[in-house]
Amino acid sequence: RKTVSLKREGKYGGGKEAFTELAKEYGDIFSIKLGASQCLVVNNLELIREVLNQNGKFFGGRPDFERFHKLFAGDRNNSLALCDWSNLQLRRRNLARRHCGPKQHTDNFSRIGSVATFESIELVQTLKQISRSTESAINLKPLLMSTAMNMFSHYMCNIRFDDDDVEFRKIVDHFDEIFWEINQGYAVDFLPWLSPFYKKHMDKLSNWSQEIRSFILSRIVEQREMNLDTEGPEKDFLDGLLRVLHDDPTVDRNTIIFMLEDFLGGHSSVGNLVMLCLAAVARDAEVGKKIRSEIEGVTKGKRAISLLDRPNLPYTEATVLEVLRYASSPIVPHVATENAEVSGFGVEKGTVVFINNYELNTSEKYWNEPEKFDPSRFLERTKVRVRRNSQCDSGMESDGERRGPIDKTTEIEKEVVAVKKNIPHFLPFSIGKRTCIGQTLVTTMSFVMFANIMQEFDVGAEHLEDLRQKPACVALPKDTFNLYVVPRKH
Ligand code: HEM
Repeated sequence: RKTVSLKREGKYGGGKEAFTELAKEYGDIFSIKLGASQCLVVNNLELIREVLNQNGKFFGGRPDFERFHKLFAGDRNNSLALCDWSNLQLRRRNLARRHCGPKQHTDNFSRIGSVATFESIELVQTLKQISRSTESAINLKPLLMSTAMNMFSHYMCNIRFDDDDVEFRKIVDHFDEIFWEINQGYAVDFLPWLSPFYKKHMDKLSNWSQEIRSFILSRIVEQREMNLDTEGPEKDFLDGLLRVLHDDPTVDRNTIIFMLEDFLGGHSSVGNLVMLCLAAVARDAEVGKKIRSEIEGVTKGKRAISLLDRPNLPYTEATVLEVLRYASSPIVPHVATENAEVSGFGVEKGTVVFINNYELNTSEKYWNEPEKFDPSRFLERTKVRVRRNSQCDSGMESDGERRGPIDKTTEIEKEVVAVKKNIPHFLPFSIGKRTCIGQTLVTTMSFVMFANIMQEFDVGAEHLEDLRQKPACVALPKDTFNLYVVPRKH
């Protein structure tokens, strides 16, 4: 296995881009030393699966990202994504999965859909109002971010906030700034001796997170705690969390508050993802045309789009997946908790193992023309059996009376276009014991928001070059490009 020196390569401090470049150069698996950490970078499907399948036993740890400690009151176990594997983590994941990763056809899944449509309708109305007062391109991102936050708080805590609530907007901005930060993958994350140079910056992050926490406590949690109903079915995720706190004296209140904060914070990924989808449409008019004609065929422009429409809008769903493909991270970090092996190579306990999803998603080994933005790569034609009701004339009955038409149900085979399920090399949310718990929320809510905007507006931009998607990053800076959002006539 090759050992690569970032210093020699001149790639120190280059963040995530360094990993994507190195993978192209050094192939399937190589080692690097980052500060005191020995790291292994894994860039090939078989090896990635080998690591993730051993997640439970050997690779369930996370590196110690000092830079983020302050955000979690100094205790990394308070973070769901950055903590090591433990029984507490297993319990937290199970509780979160029930609410935030529900299976299709459950009540929680359909509630995600109805909340997402409700909030999308609110957004469409706001955008229509704005477009009546200006013909210029608008700063759309903050509106998407507050819509996403309302989707999350409405679904998880049965509470939503007005757009003119200044405190709410400030918190949504803070979340967005932090989301941008954690997506950068700075050298300081592995080289703590660089921290003094980042002090001002870290203090800013810490202040933002304290303001977020006091908002969540005062505007969401405390009211519910006063009226907590411990009987009957759980109303929502917040109910589930507070009941654990009520019933189990070993659970710390901070654990619960940080968990809620982590999950509410997930809204930033949805807002950013939808913004990237709209940028893709503004870049490529053909993509927009296909989405609109698909939507028009389903709703005829007469109603809002719901989650139930998703199977009939495969190209629209595929556009979200195509954006995700290009946005996947090259540095999903795991840590070997025991001495282990990958592909016969020894991996010492404590080694950081980076799963390079970006390489997986952009390699010619797995995709045709990977550089091209082409949602149709996620589509396939499949045959389905459908029941068809047809009326047919019963003709003359034996008693000589004519009874008129009767209903007959027949089954026919029909060819439909659908989104490909389970592409083995497409793992944007990873697999295994530490797989993303928010994937259902992301894929459902971003689809509903994106589709409803597309149904109601033409989207464009003045400077197309501003819209180029930065590789391997789902985050956009808080202040980013403006877009034209022009109401469509149905
Ligand atoms: C574009 C959106 C998102 C993408 C691409 C994404 C992707 C990922 C990936 C690749 C991992 C690491 C899995 C591993 O270590 O093998 C992860 C972990 C995680 N994600 Fe997401 N995620 C997204 C949004 C969300 C949202 C909205 C939430 C919550 C509401 C969420 C919650 C989590 C949590 C809690 C973990 C840590 C799980 C653990 O370590 O046990 N994610 N995500």
